[in-house]
Amino acid sequence: MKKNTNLRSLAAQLIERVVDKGESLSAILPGAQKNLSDKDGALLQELCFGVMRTLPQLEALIGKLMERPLTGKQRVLHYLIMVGLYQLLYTRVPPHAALAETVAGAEELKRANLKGLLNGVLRQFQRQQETLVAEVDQGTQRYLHPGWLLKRLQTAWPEQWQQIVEANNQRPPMWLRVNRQHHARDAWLALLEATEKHAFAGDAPDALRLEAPTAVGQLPGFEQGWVTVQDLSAQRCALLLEPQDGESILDLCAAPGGKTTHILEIAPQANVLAVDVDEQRLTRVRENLQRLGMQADVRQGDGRTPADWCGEQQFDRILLDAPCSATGVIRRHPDIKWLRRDRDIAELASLQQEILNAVWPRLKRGGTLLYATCSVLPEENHQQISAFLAAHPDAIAEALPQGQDNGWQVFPATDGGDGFFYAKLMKK
Ligand SMILES: C[S@@+](CC[C@H](N)C(=O)[O-])C[C@H]1O[C@@H](n2cnc3c(N)ncnc32)[C@H](O)[C@@H]1O
Repeated sequence: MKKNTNLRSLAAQLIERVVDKGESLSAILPGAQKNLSDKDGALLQELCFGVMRTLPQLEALIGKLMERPLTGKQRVLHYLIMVGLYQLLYTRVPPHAALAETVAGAEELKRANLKGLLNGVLRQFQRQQETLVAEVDQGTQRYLHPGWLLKRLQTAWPEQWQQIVEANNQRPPMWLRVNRQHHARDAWLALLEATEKHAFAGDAPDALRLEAPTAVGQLPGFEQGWVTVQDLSAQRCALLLEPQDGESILDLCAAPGGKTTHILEIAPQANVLAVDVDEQRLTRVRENLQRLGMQADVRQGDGRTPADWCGEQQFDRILLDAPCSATGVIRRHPDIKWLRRDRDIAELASLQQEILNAVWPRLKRGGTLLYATCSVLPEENHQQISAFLAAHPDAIAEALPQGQDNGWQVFPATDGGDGFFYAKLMKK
């Protein structure tokens, strides 16, 4: 590890890249963690994720503490102040250490001249913390969501939006999927409990929620493919698809392959074609298949042009895990709130529609297409499927356990799964 790495300045730089340059935190964080110890890597993650989660509150606090925000080349210091405030408000880092490390971050960022300013702002916050927090928590920033998204949630879900927002602001639970080809869920749970870790069975046959998030290396048999990290709601996709041995199955938009491997755990003799537009992400599909000792045909391709990657082939079942706004997984990727824009929703809905229309002819008669998104917005879900059914008289939506009309909308829940939508379409 590089000596004297200042984690606060590192966090501020990453946050600036997300908020001002539109880069994804999940894409840039691993590179920054590479040269850090596990402990420092975890703290860096906590600081970045924490600031992403609470950004509007921190922004409003800075607005009260400073006359003018730092801009231009000094902008990174604005994010360093956020990192300082976040530690004081939400972490167990002792305040004197939080302050000293944050102020030292200014030096690391070659802005030693601003150390006094940083120190002053953070100390003023300490003195007035209670009053300032009470003041900023009066406004809509207390929901910690961008205005456009809050409005969409309130309009779409007048009864449930608060519950959705609250779940989005939590730290996500870690869900596992036990590989039924190796162990029954209870048998693997016994192996886990022998290591003094605990987990709870979820509302899907192979699902376990860990009491506390754990490094995968500490999970019994992870390297041998006995268990996979996958959210409860994501696990329902392959279950609802009901793949059977011997069938030809298209897993479209497959990367990184969480559902490809689940399909093969349920139906090891199925012939699976996994397709994704992103070649780099397909590497992850191949790695996952290898870890689990499974075979699938993995191809790069655009869902809108199936002839390019499967000729005239038709399938018994298709899983379309469509690209979406990811508004159901905000607790796992809080940067989504600052990366997405209102106008993206219509663009995503039209991409989903194009893929659905293009791939439907590739489903055999009597076949099943499971459409899924990790979105909570009706434009990508119920409305998308209603329009599809209206335009395709040969499609019928099967009733799902807790679904209404044409699909099943799940909201993120604190100890439950992520926000997801499923529609199960049969071809007459
Ligand atoms: C929700 S993620 C898929 C997650 C995956 N099914 C899993 O369970 O691990 C959506 C995927 O859609 C892919 N994608 C986006 N546009 C696409 C397109 N036009 N054709 C095919 N794949 C696309 C993205 O690269 C991304 O990997």
